[in-house]
Amino acid sequence: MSKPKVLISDALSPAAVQIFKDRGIEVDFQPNLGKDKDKLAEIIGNYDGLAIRSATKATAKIIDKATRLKVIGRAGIGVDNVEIPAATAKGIIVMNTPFGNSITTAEHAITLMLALAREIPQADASTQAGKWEKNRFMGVEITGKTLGVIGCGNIGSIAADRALGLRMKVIAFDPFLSPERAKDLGVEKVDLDELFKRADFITLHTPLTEKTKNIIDAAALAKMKKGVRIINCARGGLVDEQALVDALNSKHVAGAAFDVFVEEPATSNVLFGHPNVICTPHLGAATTEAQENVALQVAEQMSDYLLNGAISNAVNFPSITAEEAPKLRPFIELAEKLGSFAGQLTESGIAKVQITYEGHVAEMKIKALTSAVLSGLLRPMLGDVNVVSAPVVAKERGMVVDEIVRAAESDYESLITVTVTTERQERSVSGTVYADGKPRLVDIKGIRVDAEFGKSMIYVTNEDKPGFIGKFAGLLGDAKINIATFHLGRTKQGGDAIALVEVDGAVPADVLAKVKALPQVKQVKALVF
Ligand SMILES: NC(=O)C1=CN([C@@H]2O[C@H](COP(=O)(O)OP(=O)(O)OC[C@H]3O[C@@H](n4cnc5c(N)ncnc54)[C@H](O)[C@@H]3O)[C@@H](O)[C@H]2O)C=CC1
Ligand SMILES: O=C(O)C(=O)COP(=O)(O)O
Repeated sequence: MSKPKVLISDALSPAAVQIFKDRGIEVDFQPNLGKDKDKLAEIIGNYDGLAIRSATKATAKIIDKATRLKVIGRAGIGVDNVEIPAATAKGIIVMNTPFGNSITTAEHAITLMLALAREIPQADASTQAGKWEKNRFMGVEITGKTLGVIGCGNIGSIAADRALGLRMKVIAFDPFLSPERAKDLGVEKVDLDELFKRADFITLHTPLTEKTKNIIDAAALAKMKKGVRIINCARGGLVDEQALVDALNSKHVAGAAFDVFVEEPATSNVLFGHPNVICTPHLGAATTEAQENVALQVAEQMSDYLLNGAISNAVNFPSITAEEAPKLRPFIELAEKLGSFAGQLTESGIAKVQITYEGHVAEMKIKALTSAVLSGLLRPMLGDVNVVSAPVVAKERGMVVDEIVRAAESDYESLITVTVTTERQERSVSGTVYADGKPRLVDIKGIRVDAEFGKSMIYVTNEDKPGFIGKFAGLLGDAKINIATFHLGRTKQGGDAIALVEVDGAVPADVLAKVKALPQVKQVKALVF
């Protein structure tokens, strides 16, 4: 296997480069490339991994050109610069580093709050201009004031903690904040209108979503206390910038400090130049400590995935630890092959897939295994599907996917059963993994077998009558097709029977047609794994 190749297209700490190299991964460090989308589109096809911050926009167009890309790693938190559905549809894992820069960003919010309270940037500019305007600047005290935190997740809760240390009263609006957590943090959970009504300072710490877009608009501003100060270190678009300018002009809002903007890079903005506005160029995460943290973490995570299949902090796939990955791998292979077996036999639309996990396997990462079943199932029909994209593709096609988890009921320590319901029939196939780590088929439509998945196989369903096996083997021999393994099973004497034969090389269509024409044969299929 050739070395995986990673492109770093944003200004990550060089610590990331070293990690990739130490792990045996080839790395191209082009810290300004992210800004040049044409160049990025031109070369992205050469890489297995893409490491970014916020300047690179991993759009559907770029992703479309990323023919061998397996993972996008965001050295930071927000992944709004990545088109996740496009990445998922192409089977690309998107991962971030959800904690590495939280403290630093919370500290930036607190810094901006204090800078607003005392007009530090304005006073600095005036003093250094030789004006000594001692009487122009009159600040407000922080102690005893109320800070309203909108979004009390990782960063919001650190900001709240720091504000409490400054002897502020902290109130928070976050629909997902439990009363217990609020109590632990020492904040008062309130609804949004109450926060607007009571806060002297408001700091935003939510992602930008349909729900949070313009969460502070003209109507919200009107509900706020006169003299409120607003800090946004989360995402541009949470605040309606023009409405804020109007409120600043009318002095309803006393000041605003913004690190993020609707359009970035923000080289012009309606907020710029207002005397009561402080701006920084998306510096929330910009400390040596945070940048080192996120760079190291993203490089480790991406290397783990590219080299061992371990997945952490993926936003579009369940996590699989480095310890779990080797144990899970043979079951992923089994799941994919069972799916593929069912998929290759299915000729009409699939309405429902039921996957039953029994025994040890029921305690593993079911979501990952189900994704593997679906990818195996869909690939024969749709081609370019993998474990990341399969669940979305299945959903788009209206397939019902049921998972059943239960204790071992069979002779096997672990058993996976895939039951596919089409418009015409229901078909079940079960498999296990033995101690040798190889996946085995153990049951097909209720008929017991014990077969490995060969590269090239012939599957026959027939009536259990004398004469079939000899004729079948004879036909293969005449066609110079060498039989590697031969498995038979039947429901009962004279009932339904199956033959599953591994052969060397592909099976020509005319040979299949001759097998099909044998009197006892009901169905015949060439399968490839
Ligand atoms: N300026 C910068 O350089 C940086 C900005 N960020 C941004 O900060 C934001 C917050 O990051 P984290 O705290 O790590 O995220 P998080 O996911 O830990 O917290 C976000 C919180 O927002 C809450 N939330 C979601 N919808 C809400 C709504 N409609 N109203 C109120 N609350 C809502 C969630 O329940 C959650 O508790 C993200 O947008 C991230 O991209 C993060 C790092 C650096
Ligand atoms: O981590 C985040 O969400 C950030 O916004 C930080 O962005 P950056 O890596 O500094 O471009």
